Amino acid sequence: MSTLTLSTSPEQKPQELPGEHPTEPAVLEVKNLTKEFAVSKTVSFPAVDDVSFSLQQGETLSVVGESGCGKSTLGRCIVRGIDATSGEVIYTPQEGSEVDFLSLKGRQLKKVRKDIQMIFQDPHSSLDPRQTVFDIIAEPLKATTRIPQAELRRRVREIAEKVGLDPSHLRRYPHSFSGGQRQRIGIARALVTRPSVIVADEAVSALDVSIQAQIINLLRDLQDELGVTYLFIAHDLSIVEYISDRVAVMYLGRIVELAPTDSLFAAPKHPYTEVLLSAVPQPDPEVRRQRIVPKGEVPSPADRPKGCLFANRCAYATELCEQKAPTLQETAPGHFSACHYASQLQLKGLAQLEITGAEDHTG
Ligand SMILES: Nc1ncnc2c1ncn2[C@@H]1O[C@H](COP(=O)(O)OP(=O)(O)OP(=O)(O)O)[C@@H](O)[C@H]1O
Repeated sequence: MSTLTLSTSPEQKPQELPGEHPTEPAVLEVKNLTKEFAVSKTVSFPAVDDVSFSLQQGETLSVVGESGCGKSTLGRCIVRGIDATSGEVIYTPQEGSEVDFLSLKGRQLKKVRKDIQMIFQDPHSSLDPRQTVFDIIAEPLKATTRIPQAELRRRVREIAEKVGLDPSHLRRYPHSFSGGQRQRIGIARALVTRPSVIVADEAVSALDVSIQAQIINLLRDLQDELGVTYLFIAHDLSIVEYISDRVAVMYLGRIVELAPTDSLFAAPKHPYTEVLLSAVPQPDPEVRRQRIVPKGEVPSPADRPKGCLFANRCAYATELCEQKAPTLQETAPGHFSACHYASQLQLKGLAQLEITGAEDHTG
């Protein structure tokens, strides 16, 4: 089945938690996170499968991958919107010592919860239509801290202004706002507790393209001003290239590649990333991108292959790939790939895929 036969398996390095500067303290370390969902009474599958990575203070790490690969489940587990099956989320506050957020209870949980917040995709369904904008934004602050009313009003007005909402908007209800304005409300709500980490789950996917740019720029400005760290879950790689310091690529619940953005877009080290890059829409009509269409089907979640999860679709797979699951290994500084042949393959980056009149390369 392979188009490339390589006789030796690459040298295996000891595994370390993928981070850009592993020697610096991370604000969040996700360790061996797994979330299983039941398919039937007796069978379950890992929607998130042993995922580990670290987030450095002030960076934007994007998580990409096709629908169903587990991006949202990962984000929801990290903020404790749902319970992970196993694993840890180690949070290091600016002052104080590190804690496993997933094992906290009671007052300690409340205290840390305000530091790790989420922005949701759909500003229609994520905002309670019966609450005023003021109450929507104030709610996380009221839930996590005891705060006098005057101070609460001041904090809500302050954050509303930062996200571009008018003070008069605070008395109104979400239905009277456009999609972009509603997302500003969602962002204010996530930021009102002054969190260190924001998980933004498809935060701009539901918006018009022109509004997307405004919201993305707002998120960047807020990051510059507040030093907040983003875990940005997205499927649009053009936006991801623009906003991210690093990118993690997920396939069937696992991270298959994690790298600095430039490195990932210029020189991917996993065949699945090459496939994703080839599908990025091409704005220039003069240039035709070489689209790579992987063969075969995505394996059923309940019947996962024992080797590399991408092997049945990969143009470069060998016997080894079918037999042995590759682990995430560092192949260049800060560039991790879970491919047995990451160091040998010369995969195409975005620029090399932009070739006029090139033939499809389908393996
Ligand atoms: N509550 C649930 N119960 C059972 N299976 C679920 C549940 N939530 C998600 N899944 C399954 O887990 C897998 C991962 O879903 P998830 O929504 O995390 O993927 P995603 O990458 O975020 O996709 P999308 O971009 O479409 O939201 C999918 O197979 C999905 O069907």
